Amino acid sequence: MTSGSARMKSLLGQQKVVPVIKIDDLENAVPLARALASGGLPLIEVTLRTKAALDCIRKIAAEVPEAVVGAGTILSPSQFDEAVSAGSKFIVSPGVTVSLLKAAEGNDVPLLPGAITPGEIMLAREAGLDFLKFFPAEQAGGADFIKSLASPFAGISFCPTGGVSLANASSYLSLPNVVCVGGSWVAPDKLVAAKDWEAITQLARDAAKL
Ligand SMILES: O=C(O)C(=O)C[C@H](O)[C@H](O)COP(=O)(O)O
Repeated sequence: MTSGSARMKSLLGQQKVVPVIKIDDLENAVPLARALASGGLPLIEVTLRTKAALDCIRKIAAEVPEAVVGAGTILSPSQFDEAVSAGSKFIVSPGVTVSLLKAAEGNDVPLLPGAITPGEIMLAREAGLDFLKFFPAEQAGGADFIKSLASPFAGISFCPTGGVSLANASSYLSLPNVVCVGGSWVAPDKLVAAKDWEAITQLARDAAKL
């Protein structure tokens, strides 16, 4: 196992559900991270889908010591570098490219790239990665698809994300080649906009019990 994979294992191995969050408003970053951490989900992925995302990561890294903040929706090496500079502890990408694998090579901050097809999985595997995102999980074939990847790709563990919810998370988590799941259901846009941190902590508590 490479050092990057070992670091990813120690991060993902701690938590069955990784909240995938989108923050439009910088002032919501710290209370949202605190709400999730206090519900038992300290490891969070902030997607780079908003203008505020990098500042949100910076603020959470500086002000919420109990959280472990990573960056999601990383599409390019320059975004990888920006997210690392902002204080991300891990980097998530919806897919895998050669340039992203190069950016991650030798970096202390590990990459979780998305891979669905055998070819994509083999590309990531050749770069020494054992932990992969599987996105969009439900739409791409769900738990049955991931199950069928187990024998050709022994040693590869997935974090299915996309269409995962409290209702179907267990079907993924019961597979031996699934380490955790990712999902936005624990921090719905509506509750974030309403600053309903208690409701988000409750959703996190329910997810943390899985
Ligand atoms: O932005 C990224 O990097 C993505 O890969 C997409 C997210 O992981 C999904 O949008 C989360 O899926 P839902 O839980 O169905 O909302």
